[in-house]
Amino acid sequence: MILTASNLSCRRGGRLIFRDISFRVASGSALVVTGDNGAGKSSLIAMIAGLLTPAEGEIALSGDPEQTPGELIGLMAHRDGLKPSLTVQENLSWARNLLGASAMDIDEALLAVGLSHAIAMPVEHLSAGQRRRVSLARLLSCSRPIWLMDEPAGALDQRAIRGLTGLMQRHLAEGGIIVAATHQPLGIDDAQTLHLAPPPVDAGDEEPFWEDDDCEDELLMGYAPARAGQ
Ligand SMILES: Nc1ncnc2c1ncn2[C@@H]1O[C@H](COP(=O)(O)OP(=O)(O)OP(=O)(O)O)[C@@H](O)[C@H]1O
Repeated sequence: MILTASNLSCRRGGRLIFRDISFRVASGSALVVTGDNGAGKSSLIAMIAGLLTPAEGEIALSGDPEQTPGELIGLMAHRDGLKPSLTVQENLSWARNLLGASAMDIDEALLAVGLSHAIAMPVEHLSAGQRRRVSLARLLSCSRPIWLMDEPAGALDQRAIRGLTGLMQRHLAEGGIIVAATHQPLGIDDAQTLHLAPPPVDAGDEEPFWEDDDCEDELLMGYAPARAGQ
């Protein structure tokens, strides 16, 4: 299976976010997407998932013509889509029924993400990092060869990030494809990288405050503790 993007451009709210992006990711390999806030990483993930239409260019998936992209893609998005009032097990069972079950069952997936103890807890009682782990367990326990991951390490502690890396490597070793948008290194061996350049500044836009040379002084002045006698 090969995921190919050719000359993609993205427009949102009438603004050009990125343009002329091309890549090719084959089974067993990963693409790591980086870039500043607002560079378009989540937008690119949404485009590959079929949730956003490119302004220009196209995305193609070669492989089994019997399977649609919707049947092949597993999405770990910013919004996790977990049902807060359902337990971890109920959320994962629901996803497996909807998306198809992988060879890894729910117990194994929760063990892999270090969350076995939380299987019967409602998701609304979990911490942000624990919810992230449930999202990862959902990818593991559903049968989706293409993982699209938006900030997969967000809210995870260092040990959990190492675990995440191991699970991503295993998915690649089993012939999966991964596209991951991230602000922090994921440690994936031999991953291609794609850095999205900052969006062009439209005429009339103000420069970001941190590019103003006087800004540091102003911040220091604003936050410096008042001294006695001043
Ligand atoms: N629904 C929308 N309507 C208009 N503009 C949008 C919409 N969604 C996102 N944008 C804009 O598109 C740009 C890219 O957003 P996106 O979330 O893809 O960036 P990102 O690289 O993932 O950022 P971050 O690192 O902060 O997560 C931003 O300027 C954002 O304001």
